[in-house]
Amino acid sequence: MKLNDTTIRLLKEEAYRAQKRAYVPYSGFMVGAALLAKNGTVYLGCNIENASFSPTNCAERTAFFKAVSEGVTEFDAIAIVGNKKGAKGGICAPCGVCRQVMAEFCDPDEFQVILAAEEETVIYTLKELLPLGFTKKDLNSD
Ligand SMILES: O=c1ccn([C@H]2C[C@H](O)[C@@H](CO)O2)c(=O)[nH]1
Ligand SMILES: [Zn+2]
Repeated sequence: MKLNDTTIRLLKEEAYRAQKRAYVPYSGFMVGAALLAKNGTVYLGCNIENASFSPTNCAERTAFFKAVSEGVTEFDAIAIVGNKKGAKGGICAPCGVCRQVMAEFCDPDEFQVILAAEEETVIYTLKELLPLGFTKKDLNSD
């Protein structure tokens, strides 16, 4: 799915809005995500850290789990921004766990991952970020 410039700009702005809510007392690394569902709804996510570290949830998965828990499971794109508190920083690519969650719900050739920073925006398909992903198709093959 080819995104138009207005949609890309809107998703980037929404990701920055979500980033402000990041709960990051341990790393200080603030991530925001804006997930565009096929029905047009945008789900925001931020990273949420924990004193016990491992329960930490990334911004991308927060957005996905919000959507899925509301019954929405079809998506076109996600915009992601991330940087250390008060710093400028460059693009922030999703971690492996989040790529795997994307692969559960999104078409690898169609789903667009927008990596945005103040002075840079690059877009990848999910397949480019997770080639040869393991998905439900593998479980179903005989
Ligand atoms: O794509 C990413 C990469 C990292 N984080 C979070 C997890 C943790 O709170 C902090 C540092 O790893 O950034 C995300 O939310 N998304
Ligand atoms: Zn992640």
